[in-house]
Amino acid sequence: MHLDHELDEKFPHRHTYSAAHPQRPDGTRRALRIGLGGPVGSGKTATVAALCRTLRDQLSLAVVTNDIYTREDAAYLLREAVLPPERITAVETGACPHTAIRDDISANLEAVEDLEDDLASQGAGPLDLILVESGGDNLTATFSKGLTDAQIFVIDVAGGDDIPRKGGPGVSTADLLVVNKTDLAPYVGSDLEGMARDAKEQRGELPVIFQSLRGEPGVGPVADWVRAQLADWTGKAAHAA
Ligand SMILES: Nc1nc2c(ncn2[C@@H]2O[C@H](COP(=O)(O)OP(=O)(O)OP(=O)(O)O)[C@@H](O)[C@H]2O)c(=O)[nH]1
Repeated sequence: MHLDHELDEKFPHRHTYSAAHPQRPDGTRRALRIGLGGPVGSGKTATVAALCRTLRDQLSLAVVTNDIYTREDAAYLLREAVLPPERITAVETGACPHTAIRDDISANLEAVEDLEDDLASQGAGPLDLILVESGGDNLTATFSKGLTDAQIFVIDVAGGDDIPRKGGPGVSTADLLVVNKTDLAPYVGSDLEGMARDAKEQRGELPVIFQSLRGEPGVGPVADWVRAQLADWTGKAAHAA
């Protein structure tokens, strides 16, 4: 989560209410935008789906997915009916996934703003939360602060228990690091305690959550983190009013 003064530095003025301010031009609060990034297959879509199922009865939320050449992730979320179809949008990046979330974020900004405007014009009221899922990428992929307010980096225990040690901007600077698929640790011989130690070394006080979507604790702790971000955001928007 970024501080008030940091909002002023956010890219860009091209879009009327990008991430520059917590309010829309009409004075209503815009949705909190949380990005989910991480290596291919680490469980980003599964985490987004689980978050939607957990939060959809309490919050008004929507999802933007990014795929390189397809709309597979959005198609999965639609098939699983985690949200009504009008709340799910796909961006086809057509290039390295990190380009669309970090360097040229215009397609994603448009998708986010269109979702907010369309849902508002359909009388669905203001959105609380938009989850932006990046395409699977390497350890350097991070979201532009002009696109998202906070970011979650999802890695998994099967991808190698040395990933937290290797660091990189996703692991070391994301607002939340999720180490997913802990249920697989015994099968792939991952050392969870070592991963926790390495993550702490890289991240200092930034939070890390170990997660398994195949059993306990499920997405609950990540959902709690998202709720806390939203509470913080809502307070900030009220302050700016
Ligand atoms: N065992 C286990 N499998 C999981 C868990 N979370 C996700 N998976 C599985 O891991 C595979 C990849 O998950 P996805 O959510 O598609 O991963 P992704 O990061 O969105 O993948 P890309 O979009 O291709 O980068 C799927 O088969 C999921 O069912 C988990 O906690 N435990």
